[in-house]
Amino acid sequence: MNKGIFFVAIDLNKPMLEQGPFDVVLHKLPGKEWREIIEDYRHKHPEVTILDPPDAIQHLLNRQSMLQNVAELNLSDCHGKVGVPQQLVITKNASASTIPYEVTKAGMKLPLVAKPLVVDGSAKSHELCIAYDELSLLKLEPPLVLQEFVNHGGLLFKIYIVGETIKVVRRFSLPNVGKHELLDVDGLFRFPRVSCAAASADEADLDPNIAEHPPKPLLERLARDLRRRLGLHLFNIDMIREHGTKDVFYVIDINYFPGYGKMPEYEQIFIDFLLSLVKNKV
Ligand SMILES: Nc1ncnc2c1ncn2[C@@H]1O[C@H](COP(=O)(O)OP(=O)(O)OP(=O)(O)O)[C@@H](O)[C@H]1O
Ligand SMILES: O=P(O)(O)O[C@H]1[C@H](OP(=O)(O)O)[C@@H](OP(=O)(O)O)[C@@H](O)[C@@H](O)[C@@H]1OP(=O)(O)O
Ligand SMILES: [Mg+2]
Ligand SMILES: [Mg+2]
Repeated sequence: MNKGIFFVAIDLNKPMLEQGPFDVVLHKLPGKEWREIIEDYRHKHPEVTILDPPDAIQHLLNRQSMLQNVAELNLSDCHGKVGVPQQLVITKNASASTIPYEVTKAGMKLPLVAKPLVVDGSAKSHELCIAYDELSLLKLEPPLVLQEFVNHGGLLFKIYIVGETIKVVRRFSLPNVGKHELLDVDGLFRFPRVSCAAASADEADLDPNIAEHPPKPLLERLARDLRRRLGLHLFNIDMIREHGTKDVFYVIDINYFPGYGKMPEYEQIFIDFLLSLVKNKV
């Protein structure tokens, strides 16, 4: 059914101010130049809803700042606990030879997941690896975030947020690492981009202790608080349940404007969201 929404592609070869009029601007281009164009437009057209403000998006493009808000949340009395794995930032100018010392000093336990510090939309910023032993830490290339690996039974919850709507999907993830693997495996294990490689686990016959969805009230609070703190409407959260627990969760990644095509009912949800933005303005 025609809902009266027209999608118009912004022409990057023409000044933004000569285009439109728009009710809502959706965007996901990286880079300073685009940020300045959007900020300028926002300034001159305060009546237009910009999804989302560039400085708020910027917060998610660094793996250190992206999880800061989660670490500061207080979700007590909320049917569970949500935290962030212990993590350490290795800055650009640090030498890899100092990483084992830094890791020991921070009291972090192996294995560690090494993630490029900046997420800039490139394939490289999604090239992650697991370091099983101290020697392998010497092969890492800063700038990085090192995160403790949390066993989660090989299953991940992707929590899609579109305004006030929450949709959870399950994906296969990395298997648990036990004492045996730690003794037997050494070196660095580079793994492929999970969002492209991992199959949906929604239809699979899974152990309910692992696959049961996180409690709804917990997700609602988490989504609401993060939406407010981050100042964003469109993002998803990768959340895992600590293996062997019922209600201890960790947020390991937050992505701005992810591929919503993989979210069930995305068309209806997105249309309703866009209409609600315009309705709230009148
Ligand atoms: N701390 C952790 N403990 C256990 N597994 C982890 C941890 N961090 C990441 N993983 C695994 O690695 C995968 C990729 O990590 P992450 O989501 O941080 O990378 P990404 O490149 O930002 O992914 P996306 O494509 O979702 O943006 C996760 O989906 C999960 O399977
Ligand atoms: O296209 P996909 O469906 O894989 O979407 C992925 C999206 O890629 P895009 O570049 O195509 O938007 C990624 O963006 P960049 O970090 O690379 O900017 C990131 O947000 C992933 O988390 C998304 O995967 P999802 O979390 O939804 O599984
Ligand atoms: Mg992820
Ligand atoms: Mg990500």
